[in-house]
Amino acid sequence: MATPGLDDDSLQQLRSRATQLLLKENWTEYIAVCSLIIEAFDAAAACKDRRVLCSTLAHRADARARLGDAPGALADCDAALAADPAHPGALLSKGAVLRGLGRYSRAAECFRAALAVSGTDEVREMVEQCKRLDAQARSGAVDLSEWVLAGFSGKCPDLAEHVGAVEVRRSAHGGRGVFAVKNIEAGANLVISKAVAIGRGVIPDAADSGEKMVVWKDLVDKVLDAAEKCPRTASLIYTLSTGEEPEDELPIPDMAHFKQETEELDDGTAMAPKASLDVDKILKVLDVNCLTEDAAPSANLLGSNGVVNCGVGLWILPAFINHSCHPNARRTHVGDHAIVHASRDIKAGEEITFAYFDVLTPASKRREAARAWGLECQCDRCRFEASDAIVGQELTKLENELVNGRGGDMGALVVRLEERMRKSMVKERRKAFLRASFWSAYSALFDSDKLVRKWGRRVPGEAAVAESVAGAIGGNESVLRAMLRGADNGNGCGNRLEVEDKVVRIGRATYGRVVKRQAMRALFRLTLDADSNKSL
Ligand SMILES: C[S@@+](CC[C@H](N)C(=O)[O-])C[C@H]1O[C@@H](n2cnc3c(N)ncnc32)[C@H](O)[C@@H]1O
Repeated sequence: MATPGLDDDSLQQLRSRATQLLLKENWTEYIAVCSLIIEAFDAAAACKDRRVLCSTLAHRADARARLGDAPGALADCDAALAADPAHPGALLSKGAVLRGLGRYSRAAECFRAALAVSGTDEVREMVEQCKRLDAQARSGAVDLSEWVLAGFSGKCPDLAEHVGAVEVRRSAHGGRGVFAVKNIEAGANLVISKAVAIGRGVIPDAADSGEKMVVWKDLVDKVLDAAEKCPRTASLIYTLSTGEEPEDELPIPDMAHFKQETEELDDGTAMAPKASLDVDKILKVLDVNCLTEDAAPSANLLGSNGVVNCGVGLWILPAFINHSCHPNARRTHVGDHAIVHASRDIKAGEEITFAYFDVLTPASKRREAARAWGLECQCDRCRFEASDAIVGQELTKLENELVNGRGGDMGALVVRLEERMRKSMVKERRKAFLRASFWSAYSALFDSDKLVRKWGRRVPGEAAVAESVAGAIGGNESVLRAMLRGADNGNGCGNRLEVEDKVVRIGRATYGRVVKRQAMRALFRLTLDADSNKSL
């Protein structure tokens, strides 16, 4: 049938052209050609056969979604569904866009409606996948066991974003921070966040700053592109600090903005006319808020796609988490998602903190690292180490020996520290802080059979030291490795079952509750195999 406003031949030509562009994955031109077809249909308002119009709208929606234009894609799907509420292509496209936006229950509704029209196993699986992701988004429970046991091969497991029992409040650390709103056990997931964008590359160890700039530029381009296409993304980026605002004036964002399912789709943000971007502000936000994947156990580094060794990205809610040298949270990177978990038990009302840099180092080294981040850490541990009158002087001497006395007998140093702490009746919690600060000396002692034979009886066992340090800085690969080695040497702290239980608890505190016990053993093997000086 001839389409008013466009004769059959012209329509056929446009459709052939569209198919060619589709095969070439030239989405921008494909969208332009689809738009010509749609305009022609719009001009022919009386046309009864709307199938071509609906399919073209659904195809343009897919192309827009591929280019990251979710609002445009949804508008196309809605236009197609207004003309034919049971159009399978439009239902599938809308489901896919909603799934990409993390609106799993609404995506499942679309897939279910599509299944009713043309039921295939593939669509049934889409419904099931959305149900799984919806449950995961609500509970935060993730199971990566199969993937870990398969040696991280194949596609990363699907993950949904999740906001656990946390909220953004004003922080004593500076500006805003993220706080627990109920008691949380070590290992529990707090936040699962998909990156706005990640810049990745292969950077040789001795890379010059030019190579790093390429990765940075890649990230900047991707973030600007994402913000340009999605007003919601832009407005989330603008909630982050540029580092220039007075800290007490930084607004506290409404948590609903971070929760995909609770945020209204038609709140005006999605369809708002695109305001021009404040590029300067976004660049400053990136400077203050980016996280690197290699600062945490990362699927890339754990072996899944080992070609990439440098990833820097922007994850919105994790960017509100402040630093502490006595941190209670860590993150793991799986694909584009950052999973933030409790690395110690956390009490309701406590601030959630990460270590921005290695905190298994003495106070002076941490001060230097903090300065490089433009902050002065005032956490319990730093305040104790800066002020303690009893251990103070001796501590400075020991610290100088540790930092400057390369090659000295680290066993003797550990013995002096332990004896000093015993004489000064330093409480367990503070002993743990100091052991964390002198971790390299403890590691050197336990790494050497000779030093263990010489000093072993005058210091606590390796597993006991590891357990104590995990209490101060939470789970950590290096600490877990010491716990595993200590437990293996019978150098543990308790009977066999107690030690096993402690090992699993530190394992969960290190990697999060993302695997079952059997898969945890695979992570233990990786931890033990890893070079002791290198994070996983
Ligand atoms: C990624 S942001 C963290 C969120 C930030 N506090 C906010 O309100 O948006 C990093 C910035 O937070 C501040 N910050 C983080 N940890 C801190 C700490 N322990 N002490 C002082 N300032 C800290 C510093 O200004 C740092 O540049």
